[in-house]
Amino acid sequence: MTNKIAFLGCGSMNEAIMAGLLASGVPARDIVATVRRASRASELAERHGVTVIATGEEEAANLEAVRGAAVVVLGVKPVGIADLAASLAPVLSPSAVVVSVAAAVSIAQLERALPDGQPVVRSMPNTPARVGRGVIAVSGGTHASDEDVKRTVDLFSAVGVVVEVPEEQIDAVSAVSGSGPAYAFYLTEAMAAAGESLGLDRELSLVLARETVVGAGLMLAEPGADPAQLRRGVTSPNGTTERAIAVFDERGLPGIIADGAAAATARAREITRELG
Ligand SMILES: NC(=O)C1=CN([C@@H]2O[C@H](COP(=O)(O)OP(=O)(O)OC[C@H]3O[C@@H](n4cnc5c(N)ncnc54)[C@H](O)[C@@H]3O)[C@@H](O)[C@H]2O)C=CC1
Ligand SMILES: O=C(O)[C@@H]1CCC=N1
Repeated sequence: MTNKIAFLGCGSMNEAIMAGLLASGVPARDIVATVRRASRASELAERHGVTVIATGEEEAANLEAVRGAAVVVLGVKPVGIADLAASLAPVLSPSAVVVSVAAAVSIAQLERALPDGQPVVRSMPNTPARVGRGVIAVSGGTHASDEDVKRTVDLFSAVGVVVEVPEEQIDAVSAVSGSGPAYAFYLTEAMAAAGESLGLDRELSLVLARETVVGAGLMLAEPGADPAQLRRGVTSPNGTTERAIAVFDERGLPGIIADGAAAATARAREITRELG
């Protein structure tokens, strides 16, 4: 069995996974990636030392990348992913596992586009995969054997924590961990802006906010970490943090976050319907 992994579409998400795999020791010679633009191809090849082929508007480059690959990771936007999958039929090995990282694209939609019997694994990763701290949910398709799912889990384990979930849960996973890094960055931006509004200069506020979120994240990474307990460790009775949290609660911040996550899930369902 070949070890070749083809990343079709290497933007934010697939680049993060690819970088995480390389950092974990997967040899660059086992990886080939494709992107639309030649400038992006050279940038990626230079940064990661892997083969990157620019497709332009032609799918021939994708066929070249997929030939002989054991795993094909589809990392393009949901619109167009089925056409891309369908175009691979002439070269796709029947045993190759097609892994999709796309939000909202169902296993059924992928299987319809691919040759009959092709093993498919639908996944929902997140960009901290780049630093080996991703969390990746996977669901096996109709023709994915336990071995195919295991191969995907083993691959993704090199870039983070892998959980297996039923496909019906993937949209919710996407709303929590797929989009989640953006929520954490958004909170960081808001903390920095709060510092500015309290009179700190912009650069200092950004350093304070960024390093605080990084530090808090590292504490959460400790074994057995419980966010509620860690929060209580900062919150002195009748102290300053307690006042801040009281305002967040009064204004309904947890509900706002739940509403945002629900909107993300609803959007995923809408995209699935739009894709047909
Ligand atoms: N960005 C994120 O944090 C996450 C993204 N995803 C999913 O990952 C997928 C990609 O998202 P991003 O990386 O954010 O998008 P992106 O726009 O950064 O990357 C897409 C890449 O695909 C390339 N591309 C488009 N059509 C192509 C084709 N036919 N052949 C070869 N390359 C092609 C583009 O040139 C681009 O480099 C989406 O389906 C998204 O739902 C999933 C979880 C998290
Ligand atoms: O925003 C999106 O649609 C993708 C899926 C999860 C994160 N990024």
